[in-house]
This record gives sequence, C-alpha cells and structure tokens, in this order.
Amino acid sequence: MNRKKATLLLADGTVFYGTLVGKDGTNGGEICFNTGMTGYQEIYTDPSYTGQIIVNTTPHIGNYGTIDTEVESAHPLIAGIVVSHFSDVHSRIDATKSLQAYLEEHGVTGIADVDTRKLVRHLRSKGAMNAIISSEYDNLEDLQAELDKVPSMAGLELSSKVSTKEPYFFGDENAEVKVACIDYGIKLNILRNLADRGVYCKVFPAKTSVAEMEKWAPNAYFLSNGPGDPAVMDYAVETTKELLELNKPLFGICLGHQLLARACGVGTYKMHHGHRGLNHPIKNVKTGKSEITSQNHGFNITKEDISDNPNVEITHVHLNDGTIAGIKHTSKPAFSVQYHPESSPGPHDSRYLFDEFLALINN
Ligand SMILES: NC(=O)CC[C@H](N)C(=O)O
Repeated sequence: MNRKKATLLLADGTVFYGTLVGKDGTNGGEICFNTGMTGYQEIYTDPSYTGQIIVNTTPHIGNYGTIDTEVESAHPLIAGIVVSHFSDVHSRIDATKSLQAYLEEHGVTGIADVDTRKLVRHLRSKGAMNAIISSEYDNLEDLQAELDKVPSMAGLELSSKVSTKEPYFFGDENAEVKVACIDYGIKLNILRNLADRGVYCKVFPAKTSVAEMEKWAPNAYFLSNGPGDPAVMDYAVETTKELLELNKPLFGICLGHQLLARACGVGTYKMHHGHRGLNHPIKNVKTGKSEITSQNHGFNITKEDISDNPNVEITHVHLNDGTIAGIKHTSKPAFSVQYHPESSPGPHDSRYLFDEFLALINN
C-alpha cells in the first residue's frame, strides 16, 4: 500500500524516516520499546502506557487485526507506535477490524518502515527519552518545536487523569469476597483474574478516601498498575499508609507495588530504559523457583532503602539485572510485585499471586 511519509524525531536529535500508519497527525511522548512477540492490541490498550510511544521489536505488526474485546481498557491512551513492517492485510477469522482502522478510530498516529532494531539499540544505549512522530511536518525545526511541548515522564502524575471518574463494579455481586480496587490506570485482566477467583470488585477513582471505600466494607484492597512517576504520587502514598493501618489484605501490581514501597519508606527511581516485554525472568526468593513474566515499567524501587528497613522484605528479584521485583510487609498482610501476573499479553507463570491474595483474604 502506498502510505504517506512520516518522520520520527528523538530528543537527542536522531531522525528516522518512514511511512504513516494510523491517524494522520503529530504526536509526542516518551519513546519506549516492548519486546513481546504478540499481544499488540493488549499492549496498546494498557493504560500504563499513557503518554508513551511504543516501539514493537517484533517486526510484523497488524497481521492478525484487532478484536474489540481483546483490550485492557476502553481505548488506547498511547502517544504513538513505531514498527518495522506494518501489515495492511490481516488474517484471523474472528478479527473485528484491521489495526489501521483501529488506530485511526482511536486517533493513534504511528510510523512504519523504521529500522526498529537500530532504534532499539540506540534507546538501549542512550536511555529513555522523548520523541515525536509526524506525518504533517518534515522540517526538523517544526518537529523540534512540537517535541519541546512534550512533558518529561519523570515527575509526571497521570493516574488521576486516566482513572475512572465514578466507581463501578466488576464480577458477581453475590460473591463472598469483596475487593476494593483503586484505579490508577487498571488493566482489565486484573479484574478478570479476581472475578474468576470469586471476587466481587468495586473499582474506585484514584483519589477516593479510605473512609469512603470502607463504607462498602471490602474484605481486602488492591492497588492497580498505572502510568506516570510514582515519586510524585503523595496522595496515593498517604492512602496506602492508611490502608496498611486497616490490617486488611492488600495487593499491589506495578505502580501499586511502587506505592506500597513508598508507603513503607522505600524510594523509587527512573530506570535507564525500563523493562517491557513478555519474557522477563523473575526469581521467587521464598521458593527458589523462577517465573517468566510480563513487564512494563520505567521506574523501580530503590534496593538500598530496603536493606535496613524493618517493614519490608524482598520476595522477588529480576534475574536480568538484580532489580527488586516483589516485596511484602513484615507485619501487615500486604505484598506487591513490579511485574504483571495478569499478563495479557504474556505467560501465566505468575497467576499464583492472585491465589495467594485470595488465600490471605480467606485465612
Ligand atoms: N505498569 C505500571 O504500572 C507502570 C508503573 C510506572 N508508571 C512505571 O512506568 O514504572
């Protein structure tokens, strides 16, 4: 297919030329790469990617189209995509529409025919940075002016923007267990995993007070994944501290893990280029077993703050670089992981964490 030209400009001045996919336009964000071989629709609709341009390292994108139900939130919130080969034809019997139609419908601008291998090697050595994709400007000065408007991910609070405005329910209302889930940008498959285990979920807006949530008398609380920098989320850290005082089971995933860490006095930092993919190896310190996990984070918790912290114990470690991947509170029923046991996309090795949460509740 004959596509319009598009340009990708990185904050360090590197330029890539390619062709437009998705909606005609100009869009900027923090550029990051995901090494997953499948699951592009789930990745694009994961709210944790809000404000980010995703580079898929798998070289063939769009070939199985899209399905309206295979989403992690109502619509993509990403700032763009960068792919190598974009497939104009898709072959899957139950596909609802093509990826091109899906991206256009949701206003996502992307660029294809880019040497993503070269780009990823560049990002791996230079680290996270902002970028802009445009099919409107090819003049570097105009592109730079647009790029200058893109905020830095460090110091950015996004959860309150993507969170639900009103509480809503998920699961069977007659279920015996009630879990209050705080929506910092929650992935649907977390709710599916809880509901599948007999949990009735009530999903609350990010800034709901503990007193308000307690009115529903939940058995436990869940802190969701989400976009942005956990270091600037003091409101959520205060909520988490209050939740710990309740002594009810508390489970956190990704951003929720970072919030639990901060509530226990452990800091967070921005990683060089983050972890995003479907095959990250994690070691469970307690069992000694390893699990292959789905990951998406650009921040992490500070190891040095844990060694002399009596409230926190390390439960999981990332085997590639030794970063902390899971913690538990030493005296409260609270635990969290930096990766995604709900996967979607990704392997199911870590689903046992939902079972452990239920065991803690039913204890
Ligand atoms: N998936 C997430 O919850 C991501 C958490 C946080 N925004 C990070 O990038 O580290």
